[in-house]
Amino acid sequence: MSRQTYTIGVDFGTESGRAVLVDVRNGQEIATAIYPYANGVIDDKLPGTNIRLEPDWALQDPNDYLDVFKNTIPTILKESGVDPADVIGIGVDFTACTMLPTKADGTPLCMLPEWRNTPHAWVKLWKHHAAQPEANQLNQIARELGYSFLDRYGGKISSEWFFPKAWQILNEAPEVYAAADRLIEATDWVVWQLTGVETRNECTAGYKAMWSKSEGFPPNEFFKALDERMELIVDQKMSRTLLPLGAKAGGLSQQAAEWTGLLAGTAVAVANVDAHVTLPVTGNTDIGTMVMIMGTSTCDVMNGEQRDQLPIVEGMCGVVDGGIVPGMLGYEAGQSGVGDIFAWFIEHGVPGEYFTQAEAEGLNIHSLLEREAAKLKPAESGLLALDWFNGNRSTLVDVELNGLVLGMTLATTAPEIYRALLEATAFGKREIIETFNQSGVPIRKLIAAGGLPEKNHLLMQIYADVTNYEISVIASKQAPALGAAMHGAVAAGLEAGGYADIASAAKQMGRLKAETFKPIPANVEIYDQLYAEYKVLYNYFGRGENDVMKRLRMLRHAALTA
Ligand SMILES: Nc1ncnc2c1ncn2[C@@H]1O[C@H](COP(=O)(O)OP(=O)(O)O)[C@@H](O)[C@H]1O
Ligand SMILES: O=C(CO)[C@H](O)[C@H](O)COP(=O)(O)O
Repeated sequence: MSRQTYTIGVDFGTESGRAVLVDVRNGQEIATAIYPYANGVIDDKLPGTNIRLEPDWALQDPNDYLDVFKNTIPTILKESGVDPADVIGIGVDFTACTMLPTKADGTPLCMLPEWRNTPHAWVKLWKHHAAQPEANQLNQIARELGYSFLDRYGGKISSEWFFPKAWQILNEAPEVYAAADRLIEATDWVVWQLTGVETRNECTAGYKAMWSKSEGFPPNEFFKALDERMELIVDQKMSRTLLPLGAKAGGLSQQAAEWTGLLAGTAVAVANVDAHVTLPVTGNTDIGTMVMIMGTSTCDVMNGEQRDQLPIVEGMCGVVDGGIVPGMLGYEAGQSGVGDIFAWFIEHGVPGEYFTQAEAEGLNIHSLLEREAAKLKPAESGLLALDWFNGNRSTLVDVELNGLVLGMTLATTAPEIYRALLEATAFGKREIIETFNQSGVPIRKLIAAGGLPEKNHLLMQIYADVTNYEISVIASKQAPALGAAMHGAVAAGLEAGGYADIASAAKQMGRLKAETFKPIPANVEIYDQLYAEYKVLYNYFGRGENDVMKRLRMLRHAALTA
């Protein structure tokens, strides 16, 4: 009888890291541990100082990532009683683009005393939105010089991606840029910490750093056109050697073995991204299935067939050959704010009486608002909202757009606004789906994953009604971590008891829940009308007809910096 083997996945989210230990045969999750980052999202002051960050900044502390390994992996090994010798592989996934400057040996600049008080020396989290001027300039120069790579990103590079962030470091802290021997995605950095060897993955290079399998990075002349000092950024601070997803990055180093309790030499998979790693957890890697990873934000990922001419989908985050599964075209789109919008409303917009009621009933505040909002019919509140509280990623690629709630009266209630916000994110999703469908990349199936489908069934029903798709849900509560674990089993390979490729791992280890959310025809009809109104607002405020949101931002910035 063959040996029973296990694999570990570690998912680095926005607020915490989660590790899961999984049975390689069937994907059963044996043990899970969560470690909230001590310094969380740093958007106010640098830790332990009075150094204030400017608006739109979002940093993290790389030491928190190491603490995730040191705390979660020993916990899941202990809880499960699994022999570390039976753990054949480990994979990680991360938010992206989350990037940092390091020395040549991988030491993050912010860990060195001389750089500790310099904001640009820290990790820039995916939702660091302060590099918009650099993104605007990059897009303009690329367009003027006729670079076609913009097409692979739906026409625009977002300020959330790698080069605008790197350029912001150079512009505002040239001394940090000069001291950085390496600029690297955090997902590659944590794999480096596990193996002791720097490797880089094709997924983040493709979606976040303008790389493609056929063309590589844009040429050095392009970077020179942005800023002479950036001409050699790829050769000097990055790497042109990129590894495909599922490949082995290396074996676990002695030091990482000591941190985790695993055996030195355990296979470590090439780094991956939280959204992309989740697709195989659906149980297959079929073309045309869009997987929505719904949490703080939502990422949408989908495999498509190979084509001679890459399709252009407005505002997609990218199309990358092998970006999700080797051999297929991988598409990514997304919404920068989803769960975060509901959290903001609860924190800043819900009267105390609802909290008192929730406490009296032993409910969490979301569940109380969900229950009350579910009593309303579509359109009954008279409200319509724009879901741009954290900017718009797809399809407008503009972090300078803001949220809006229209139609409020003196009779408007908190559950009504809560429902309007849930609906707004569903309309944003429909906009993405329609854009793909109209661009010759049809979406045949919708599957949801992440924290939200578990937490809020009203939200999922609204998504089904607004999009008119039946929505299935991934069975795992820790889908990205399970996806990372699957990649760990592929990195270990067949001979070690793992899998030859991610498609075979998906078949054995991934699955969906039996329950689905089916569109309710009467609701679909009303939401069609509301969506038509949403589109009016979308185009009016989002496509330059009325730039009031941008003018307000400029006035705010001036007021804050006066
Ligand atoms: N019942 C709920 N309904 C809607 N949103 C919720 C609910 N509970 C938590 N949230 C939101 O879900 C988000 C967290 O999602 P989750 O998938 O757990 O984390 P992450 O995105 O960091 O991986 C938070 O923004 C939170 O406000
Ligand atoms: O853009 C991403 C992936 O491509 C980010 O990782 C994502 O938006 C952040 O994820 P989460 O909402 O789960 O924290």
